[in-house]
Amino acid sequence: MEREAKVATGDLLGTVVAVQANFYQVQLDVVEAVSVTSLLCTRRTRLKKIGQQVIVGDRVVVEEPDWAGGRGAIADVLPRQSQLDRPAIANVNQILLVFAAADPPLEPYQLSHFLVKAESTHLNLVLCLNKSDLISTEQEMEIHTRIKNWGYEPNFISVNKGIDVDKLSSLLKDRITVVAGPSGVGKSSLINSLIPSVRLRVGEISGKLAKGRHTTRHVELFELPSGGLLADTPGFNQPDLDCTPEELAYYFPEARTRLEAGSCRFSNCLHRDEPECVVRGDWERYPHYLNFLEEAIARQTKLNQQADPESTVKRKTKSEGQSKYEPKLESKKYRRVSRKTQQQSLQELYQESEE
Ligand SMILES: Nc1nc2c(ncn2[C@@H]2O[C@H](COP(=O)(O)OP(=O)(O)OP(=O)(O)O)[C@@H](O)[C@H]2O)c(=O)[nH]1
Ligand SMILES: [Zn+2]
Repeated sequence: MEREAKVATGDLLGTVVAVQANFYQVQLDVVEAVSVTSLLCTRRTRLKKIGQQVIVGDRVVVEEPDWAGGRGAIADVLPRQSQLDRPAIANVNQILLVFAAADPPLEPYQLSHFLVKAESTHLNLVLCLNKSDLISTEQEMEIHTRIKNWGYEPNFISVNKGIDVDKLSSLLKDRITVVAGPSGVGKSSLINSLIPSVRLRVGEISGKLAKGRHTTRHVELFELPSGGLLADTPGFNQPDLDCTPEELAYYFPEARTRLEAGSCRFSNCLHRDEPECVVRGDWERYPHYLNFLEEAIARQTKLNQQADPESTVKRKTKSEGQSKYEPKLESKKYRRVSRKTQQQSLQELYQESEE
């Protein structure tokens, strides 16, 4: 259902920064009379009737502002530039992936997992390695070279020592950024340092960001002092890959450049043991690719079986007892995942995350 929101000059525009029950906190673009910067809004009945959802990050038209009471009503939602699910956030521009250079030690496989997940959103990616104070210059150079070879530019910072946090901050200006990364790397410390008014509790697993910290549903956008919004989303912190086997290679810059420079003999090449494959090779993360591929294939097989229980997708048991997927036998069926099944599994995920 495509709808064009009509924006007239003089309309009051803002961005939804938090949603709670049926209320929407809207940060206004322009500071209005009596220096009101945000309004607590309801959603117009008309929007409910047409099933127009309002999510965090949405650009909205606000009507009937009650400046004294700090209230208003959302009359319309502007078309979204992007949308992330679990948690739902509209108009995100980029993902800020935070890892620690040490303590916890940098785990390449875990980093790969997050990178692939981030790539699958097709958003811009900013990679930040915190706690640079804990490693030597040589170690930093080593990690830098290694990650550059993966196709990424790491930004080394130290929140505690205040090293290069400003540099990072300039990459976030005037954009909506989602922060992701494993536990203990200093995400809360970083957000606190970028936005002193937030004051997240550091080094504590529970109790952060009210109770919402552990429910993937809760998400709030924090305003950066120099412009831009930052979302801290727990939902992104245990990334479960959900891409198809065919997509996966495109989420590795190393494979992507190989596929841009040449092409594999088979158009449906999964870059394992197929002849004349341009992707297979001695790049560092190729084993990660193979592991994620197995996961993606297993997931796809499961989805296909749910879609069609009669499915005769064959699994061959290799001598070592590992089961190996055989795409050649059922290549058509293998691709055919019905929309309905995809929807169902999404629904299930939503329900799980809301329990
Ligand atoms: N040495 C050093 N320690 C840091 C730095 N930044 C944060 N830390 C410490 O790392 C620990 C974890 O920091 P948090 O900010 O709670 O990490 P987090 O990523 O929010 O962790 P979760 O809430 O579990 O997701 C705390 O003890 C911080 O003081 C840094 O630049 N250098
Ligand atoms: Zn190939």
